[in-house]
Amino acid sequence: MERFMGGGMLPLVLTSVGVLLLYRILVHFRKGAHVQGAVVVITGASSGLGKECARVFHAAGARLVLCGRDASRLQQVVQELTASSTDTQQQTYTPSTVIFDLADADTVDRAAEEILKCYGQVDVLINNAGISYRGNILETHISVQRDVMETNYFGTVALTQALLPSMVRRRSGHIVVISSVQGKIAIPYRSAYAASKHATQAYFDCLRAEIERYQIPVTVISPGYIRTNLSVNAVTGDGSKYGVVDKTTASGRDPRDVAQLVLKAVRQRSKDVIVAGLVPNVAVYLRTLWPALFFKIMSSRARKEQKPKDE
Ligand SMILES: NC(=O)C1=CN([C@@H]2O[C@H](COP(=O)(O)OP(=O)(O)OC[C@H]3O[C@@H](n4cnc5c(N)ncnc54)[C@H](OP(=O)(O)O)[C@@H]3O)[C@@H](O)[C@H]2O)C=CC1
Ligand SMILES: CCCCCCCCCCCCCCCC(=O)OCC(=O)COP(=O)(O)O
Repeated sequence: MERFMGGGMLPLVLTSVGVLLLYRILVHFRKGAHVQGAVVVITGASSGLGKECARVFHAAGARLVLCGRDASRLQQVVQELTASSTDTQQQTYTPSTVIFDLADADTVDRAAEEILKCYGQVDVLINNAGISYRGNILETHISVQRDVMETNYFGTVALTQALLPSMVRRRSGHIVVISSVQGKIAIPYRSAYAASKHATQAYFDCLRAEIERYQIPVTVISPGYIRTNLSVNAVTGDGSKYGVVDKTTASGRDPRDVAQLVLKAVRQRSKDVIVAGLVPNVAVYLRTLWPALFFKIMSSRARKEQKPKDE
């Protein structure tokens, strides 16, 4: 045993650590994709993470197509970006905008055509737009479950599929989706949202495997809480707006930092990135490695969160 540990194991362990380190160094210095001049489409660019992605990609010299439902809010973002252009050395471009509702299936194909007309191609599609939900399944109307799915899942899938053929023809492009830690684990009172993000994760994992042969990478980014309007804009079980800034959201990450990580993931053509702290990361592993314990913790959370409403 001693001979085995001393003579055989140590060189093996050292070699493995060395290979791993070398791999990490190579990945770190791998030539990143160019963003300067690239046509980058961002959905949900009127606020929160989408708006910060717009800032970061604009400053990096991307030719942006910003999407959202509210023309005036998007125009405001365009104005802010153009005003900031003087601060940068990089050549920057005035962003274009395309207005459409992801939940309206009839308009998504038309929007994709409009997007393609802006520059004749799409180099990076960042599927960021999304809506969250707060509610108890027993009191949630089935139409709410469908509505959240329409925006977060079917809208995103429809836009991706409408833009994909032009990427495949060029054997070039990059598809990014902003999912959530809740695409990997499901927490109580988020059924519609977590289900839509799990579906998103599955769809884009399939897509990655299917389009790798066309040199089109797929990046799924799964953030933890970010300081945005997500909770304010969340929908409740009866379809009304939740309208509250949750503590978890208020103490979340700065969207500017998350946007920088999105840029890094695009440059490195990363496949799957979790942007969250230790606890959500451990929770993701626990769900796979020790599901019984994970389910116990979730049940206890559900009981605690429900208590004040029941009393
Ligand atoms: N904030 C967080 O804690 C986290 C957020 N995320 C994800 O990040 C993404 C961005 O959300 P965030 O910035 O936080 O939230 P915000 O509510 O600030 O932004 C959401 C964006 O999505 C757009 N949007 C919503 N519904 C639709 C629709 N039907 N059609 C078109 N656009 C729509 C909104 O545009 P408008 O209303 O102007 O049309 C808005 O620009 C989402 O996918 C979210 O799930 C992931 C993990 C954590
Ligand atoms: C170190 C010991 C760890 C033990 C792990 C126990 C499991 C603890 C559960 C942790 C749950 C984390 C949930 C994270 C949820 C999240 O970050 O969601 C991101 C969002 O999409 C936010 O959307 P929301 O609408 O819910 O605000």
